Amino acid sequence: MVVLSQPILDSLSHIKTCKPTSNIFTEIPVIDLSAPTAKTLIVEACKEFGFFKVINHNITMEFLSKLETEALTFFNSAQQEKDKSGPPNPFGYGNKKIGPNGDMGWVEYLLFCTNSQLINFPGLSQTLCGLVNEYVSSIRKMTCEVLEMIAEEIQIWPRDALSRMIRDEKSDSCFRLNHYPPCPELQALSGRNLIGFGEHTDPQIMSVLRSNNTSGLQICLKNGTWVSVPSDHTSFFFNVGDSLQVMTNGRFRSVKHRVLAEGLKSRVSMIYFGGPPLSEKMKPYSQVMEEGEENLYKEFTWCEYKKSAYKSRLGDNRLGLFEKSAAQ
Ligand SMILES: C=C1C[C@]23C[C@@]1(O)CC[C@H]2[C@@]12CC[C@H](O)[C@@](C)(C(=O)O1)[C@H]2[C@@H]3C(=O)O
Ligand SMILES: O=C(O)CCC(=O)C(=O)O
Ligand SMILES: [Fe+2]
Repeated sequence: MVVLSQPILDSLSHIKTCKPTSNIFTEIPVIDLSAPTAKTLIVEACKEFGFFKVINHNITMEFLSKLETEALTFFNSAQQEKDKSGPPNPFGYGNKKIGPNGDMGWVEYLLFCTNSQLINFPGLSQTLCGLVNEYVSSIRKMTCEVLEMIAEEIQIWPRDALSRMIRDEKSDSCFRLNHYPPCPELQALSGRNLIGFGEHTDPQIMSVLRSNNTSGLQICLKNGTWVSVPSDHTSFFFNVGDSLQVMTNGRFRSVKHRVLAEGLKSRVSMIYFGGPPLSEKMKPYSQVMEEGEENLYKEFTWCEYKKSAYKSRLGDNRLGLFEKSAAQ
């Protein structure tokens, strides 16, 4: 039997667990960005899963490894050093506490605001900050390309109708580095999985995730089944956020996802959340609507949505409050 020390027990007691599942997401849509079929496949994936994997993206492994190594240098430093970059407000270094409303996970992270120039925090090396800046610029560019393919395919015009929101210098986007330390003790004891990052949808337009070769990410399919996404450190995983669900009047699915902690390996992930400017109206594009089709949502700005999101718990149905059917 594994005997757990009191400090470990204390640090785990506020974190949720879940039943293990053995379902692997084998049908994951894989998009080769250079293929002529890419835009059609992306749109199909956004409708069916709200999730797809991108290959052939022109971002070198050398660069990705550099950022990962520099992130690990930060996460492996002494707790008191890391705490100099926290607590998150919401930006900065956070440990186990996710957001302002009591959510906890087996994760530590750095959350950055990416409007125009990235803002550095005390305690962060210039090297890490420089790499994050460079990474965000490349990922923003790739995200714009994908959003332009989507616009073409679903015939939203102009072609940059979606991409301009994240290219805008007022775009309210952010970037997150997550580190999930291994947790061998708990797995052996309970046979359940420890939650690294609890289930949620991302509020923005599109999120782009890259991780090392440690699994843990799961998505929820339309039928409510949780499936594990096999890790692939050479590729990017895109997920549709709430804003894009609204802008397509529910045609695209803002996918629920979560991360489970691993027993023996640490997971490092980096996620870019492409969001609109605060003043942007979140409403369906008229071009996607069929004749006579009703807007499923009330009209609201990203600023209103974000304020409401930050009052919610991670797993809440944040868009529910903005559905036409919801009470005033
Ligand atoms: C519990 C929370 C954390 C979060 C803000 C929120 O109140 C609800 C949304 C959460 C989320 C999920 C996706 C991203 O990781 C994130 C940065 C975001 O924009 O919305 C987080 C927020 C956070 O960690 O501050
Ligand atoms: O760390 C991951 O792999 C995903 C985390 C996530 O979903 C988030 O930060 O919103
Ligand atoms: Fe997420």
